[in-house]
Amino acid sequence: MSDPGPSSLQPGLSAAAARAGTRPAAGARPALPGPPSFARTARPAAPGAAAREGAAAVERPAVERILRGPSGLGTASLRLRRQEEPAAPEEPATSGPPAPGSAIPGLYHHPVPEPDPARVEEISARIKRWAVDEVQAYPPEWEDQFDGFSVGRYMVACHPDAPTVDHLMIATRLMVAENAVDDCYCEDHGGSPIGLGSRLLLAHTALDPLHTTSEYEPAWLASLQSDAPRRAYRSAMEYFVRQSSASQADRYRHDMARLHLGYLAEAAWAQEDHVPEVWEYLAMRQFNNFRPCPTITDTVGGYELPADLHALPAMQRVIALAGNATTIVNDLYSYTKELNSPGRHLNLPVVIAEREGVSDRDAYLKAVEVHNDLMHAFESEAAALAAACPVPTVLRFLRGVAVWVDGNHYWHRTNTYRYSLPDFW
Ligand SMILES: CC(C)=CCC/C(C)=C(\C)COP(=O)(O)OP(=O)(O)O
Ligand SMILES: [Mg+2]
Repeated sequence: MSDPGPSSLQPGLSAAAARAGTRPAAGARPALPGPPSFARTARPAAPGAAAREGAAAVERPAVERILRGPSGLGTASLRLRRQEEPAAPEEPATSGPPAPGSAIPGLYHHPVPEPDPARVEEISARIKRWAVDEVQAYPPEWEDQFDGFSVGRYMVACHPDAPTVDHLMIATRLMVAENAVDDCYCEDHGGSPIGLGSRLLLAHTALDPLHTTSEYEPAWLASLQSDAPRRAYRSAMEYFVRQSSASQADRYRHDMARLHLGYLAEAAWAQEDHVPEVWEYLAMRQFNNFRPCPTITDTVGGYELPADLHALPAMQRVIALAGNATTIVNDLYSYTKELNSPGRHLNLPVVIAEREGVSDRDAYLKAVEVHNDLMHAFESEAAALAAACPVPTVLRFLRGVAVWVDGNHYWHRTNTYRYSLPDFW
């Protein structure tokens, strides 16, 4: 069957591209009133600005340059690749477990430059002050685990285009808060599937506020200070909305609602000790997913992907594929950690082994292939979207998501405090 081409795959794309700036000012996006913000560097200030931005975007040399990304030593991971030029997967090691800090043999990925050590140091110090002094995110006995998580290195690797440390702190606080909820409500720091729905819903109101009567509001406000996950969500969100537009904040709330839905499906299966079919597991993991992290790449980068371009089906597919690849990376790197945790912890290799009746090794290797297929699909769909809709914010956003995917792999690979690989090679 012949390739129908990107535009026929993406209904509404050319109209949206036109709205984003390839038409004269009358059809361009109006400037929306936003919350007080600092350094939203690339947000169009006026309708005419969007039109000018779009006109520049259709110049082919600019499109080629953005798709190609920067050149020079250490910049390979910032490029948006096309499917016809994939990076070669690593050859499997001859035998024995890979050395600590190695990539999973055969895993399709792109190396990143070492994150800027000065930024890592500053973020690490600032995030600890926030966690300890502002939100009391963890008790003193968890300090080693907090340090071992290396969230500063994680976020600097994932957001190399953040204009300032303040922008990076937006992502770093949210990452700590998201993990506090996962650890304390769902997993091994006091979490349980029992009663999870109620805990998640009440915590979600720290992101998506309750609008109620004056009689009931004080009790709700007090609840937001009543445990570490809610204090962390509340504070991280306050910082985020100061820097994001209203639609970026709404995007984030929607992604977090998706995440909480995924946690609930995982918990329901855990309560019944049920192993879903592989496709069902993948559906749950599309929601219990890193998605809320790459989708703030524009806020952290100091610009905005307009809401109608974010909503395009083609963009939604690219985001979902990227989120799924990053999350299966977690399943693969955290496999031995989860095997050694109490009870049965579902991840893709475990579900494949159980449902398809294959050995643990074959299931793991099949999960690597699933990951690789997701990565290839992400990259080819992103390249098709970039070619069909060459608006600067779209191209920068797609590149930001791709760089987040690569930074996430880097962090999992190098986080030998948390993760180690099985002996399957
Ligand atoms: C940061 C964020 C939005 C996380 C949400 C989902 C999540 C916790 C993951 C995708 C990580 O998976 P998992 O719970 O298996 O984490 P570890 O393997 O324990 O690191
Ligand atoms: Mg895991």
